[in-house]
Amino acid sequence: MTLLATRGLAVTIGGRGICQALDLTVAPGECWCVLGANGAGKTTLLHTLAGLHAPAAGTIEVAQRGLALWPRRALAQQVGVLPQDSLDPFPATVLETALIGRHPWLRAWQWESREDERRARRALADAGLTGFEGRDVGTLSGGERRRLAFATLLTQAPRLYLLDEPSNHLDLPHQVRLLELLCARAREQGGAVVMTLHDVNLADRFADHVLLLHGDGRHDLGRREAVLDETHLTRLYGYPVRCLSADGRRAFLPA
Ligand SMILES: Nc1ncnc2c1ncn2[C@@H]1O[C@H](COP(=O)(O)OP(=O)(O)OP(=O)(O)O)[C@@H](O)[C@H]1O
Repeated sequence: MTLLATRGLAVTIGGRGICQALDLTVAPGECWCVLGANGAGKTTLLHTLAGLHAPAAGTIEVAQRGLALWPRRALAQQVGVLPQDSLDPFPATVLETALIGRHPWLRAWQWESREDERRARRALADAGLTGFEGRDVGTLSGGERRRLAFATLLTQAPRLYLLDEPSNHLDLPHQVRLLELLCARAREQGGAVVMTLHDVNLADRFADHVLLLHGDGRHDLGRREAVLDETHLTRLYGYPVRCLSADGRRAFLPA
């Protein structure tokens, strides 16, 4: 069983190829990190996997069914996206915003149930937002808004989590806690995570598989131990990267 599979995937944007012949297979329980320099195409690829950007060639399957064949509501039960930034065009409370995560699970015109509200309140608590339920989203700090986006995704409870720069706006403890929570939740539910990251050390901590996008259509992918090293990272960023070890852990630093 695979949650996500691409075959011969090619992605272009603005006439530029950012990925070619990508064969990606994401199985339940896996956590994939996508790394690359600014503009390499990480967000564009994530949007393509979510069905928000059309591929130039190749196929994408979610749970062994062609992406385009999924009805939108059913697809939103399978796939949840944490965008790089959240827009709040309308006034809403924190609880109302978290409850948006239940929409894929409701029928047309159906109101959220007590169970839906319980799920949303629990997700808010998991994101450290207990006590914020009645606040207008427009009054939240950048990090609080990011935690609310995590809570909305946890309320949605999809099988495949596609996260674009999830550590944006978060302080160090919240980066670790929220990614631990989300990866654990995905694993418990037979799900998987694919996330773009700039922080190589977060990738080293959470990923079991890594996809490196070189920005010119080339890529490397594989298990973390095989792909996340000084040689690959120096080539990826065009800048020397060194690996230091201490207390049985390693850290990647720019030289
Ligand atoms: N609508 C568009 N038209 C033309 N080019 C675009 C468009 N959207 C994005 N691009 C370009 O496509 C490239 C890939 O953008 P993308 O946002 O996917 O990169 P990224 O790897 O996520 O970058 P970053 O690390 O800076 O967030 C960039 O060079 C960007 O300028």
